[in-house]
Amino acid sequence: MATTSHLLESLLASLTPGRITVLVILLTIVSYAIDSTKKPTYPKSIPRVGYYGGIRATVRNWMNLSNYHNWMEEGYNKYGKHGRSFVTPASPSQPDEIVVPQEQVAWMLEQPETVLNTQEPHEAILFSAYNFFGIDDHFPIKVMHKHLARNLVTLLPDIQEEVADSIDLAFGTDDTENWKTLNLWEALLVIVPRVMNRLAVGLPLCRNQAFLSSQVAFADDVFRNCLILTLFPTVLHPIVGRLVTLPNRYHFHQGYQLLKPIIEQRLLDFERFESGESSTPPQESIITWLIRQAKADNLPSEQTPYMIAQRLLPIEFAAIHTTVITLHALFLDLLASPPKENYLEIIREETSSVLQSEPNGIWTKHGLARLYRTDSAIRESMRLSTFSTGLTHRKVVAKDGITNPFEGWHAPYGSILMANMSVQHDGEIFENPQKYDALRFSRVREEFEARAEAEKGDTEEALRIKRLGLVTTSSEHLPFSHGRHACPGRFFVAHEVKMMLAHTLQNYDLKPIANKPPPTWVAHTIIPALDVKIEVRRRSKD
Ligand code: HEM
Repeated sequence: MATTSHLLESLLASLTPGRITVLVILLTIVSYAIDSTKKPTYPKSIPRVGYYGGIRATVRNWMNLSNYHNWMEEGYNKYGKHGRSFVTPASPSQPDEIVVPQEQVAWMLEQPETVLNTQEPHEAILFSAYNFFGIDDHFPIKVMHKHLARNLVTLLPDIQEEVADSIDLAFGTDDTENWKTLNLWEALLVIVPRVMNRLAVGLPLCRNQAFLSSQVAFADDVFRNCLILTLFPTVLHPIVGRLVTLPNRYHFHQGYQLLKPIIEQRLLDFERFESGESSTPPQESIITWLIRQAKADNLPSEQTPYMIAQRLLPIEFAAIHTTVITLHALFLDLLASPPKENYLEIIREETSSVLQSEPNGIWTKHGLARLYRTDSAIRESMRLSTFSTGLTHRKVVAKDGITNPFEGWHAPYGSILMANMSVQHDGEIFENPQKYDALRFSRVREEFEARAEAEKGDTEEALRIKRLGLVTTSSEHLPFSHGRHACPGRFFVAHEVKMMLAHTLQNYDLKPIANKPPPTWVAHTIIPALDVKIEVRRRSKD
């Protein structure tokens, strides 16, 4: 006994801070080495960008975190453009990615989920096991695909009201004389979460600042944790993952206190309506759709306030920052365009003339669909200023892997395949690809629409032109991804962003800016220029 305690004492005494540091570094290296051996091995025949092989390559990749988007462009120009896949490096704990060329995107996205899976890479990228408390997001995703587009039309007046109210709050209404300087990112964080939550939870909670702050803080937690966890080897994830997601739990519970009575009321509304006690159907919102689907699928576990609140988390996460980043880039693209292009005035004119013809000044689906120029301005910004180099990841889950029928290579179980957004910058597809040409897509549509009916025909051209709209995804228009998992929120995004531009431009003047401040790239994703300020002035109604 005395010998054991003696040994322990001398062991503890030998643990100097320097030795502990060396031990931690060694353990980390060994853990990374173990992770690396678990990565799927790709055939040598697939070319690579970035650095490969051993610790030195890993360090060089880390030192080049701001260079990944250039590697993706390089890979696209060298290989993707010529019908070849290439490999791009990932962190030591994650599989490298096979980036397939544009002509193989349809093949990739058509594979059954039992061969190329969507959910697993999403969960791996987002570290859902920790960030979202380990519950899978299959059910809320199904609900969004099934209920959002079909219920959107009836919610348009609500969305319009919330857009107007939140923009007026963020930009101010009192002063029509002086310019007001605003931090664009912060202003959008006032607008977007409110509008999104009008859809998710309805009034009055969508205007409760404490609730909105908890949702935004949760989304920020997820982003930060993803970055941290990517830097740690898998073996440490169970410890680090639990520690770094403590703020997630705190922010979820903060929001839940406010959300719980609303969900309880909605459940009660369902009961009363179904029993005939009330003739008023429950107010439409994402909460309502979650309950409706849970009832249709006979899933009692999905009908508790706690579970419903948890189900909202991945939806809010998918919706808020994606839209804020997209709007941030859109405002900057528009404001930094040469004033002679007159884009703001063109969108102002189009939105006000169409709105005047809408019944009672309320946007309808048909009115919004007629905003060709506004639609084009948004799509063009998403083409040029995409916030990621690749948003369409699929994991090989077939036990025997998958063989690429075009190039012949075989990817084993666990491989990651993805599409390359660099196609959106290809000069052979988009003339002058680095220019923000707000009317790029509407020019062709308007020219086609102006033709006599007989000239339009049912040609391939007619089909191609129909596909130029913002929500029509393709292997050349990938910001919402493509195929059966393409973002179900895009119909809502298209409507809300058009309404936002309409309300802003009809009620505010915006000062042009000299240059568009570039974002910072971290691996495949941007961090927008968060400090950018814009100047706005309320338009006088006289
Ligand atoms: C500009 C804003 C947005 C962008 C750029 C965007 C983009 C995307 C992308 C790239 C995907 C991945 C699809 C894939 O892996 O193939 C996705 C998925 C998804 N998005 Fe969005 N999104 C936006 C806004 C929204 C909004 C507002 C909602 C909800 C109201 C939403 C709900 C979803 C859901 C539920 C999925 C999962 C779909 C699935 O796995 O089947 N998104 N989104």
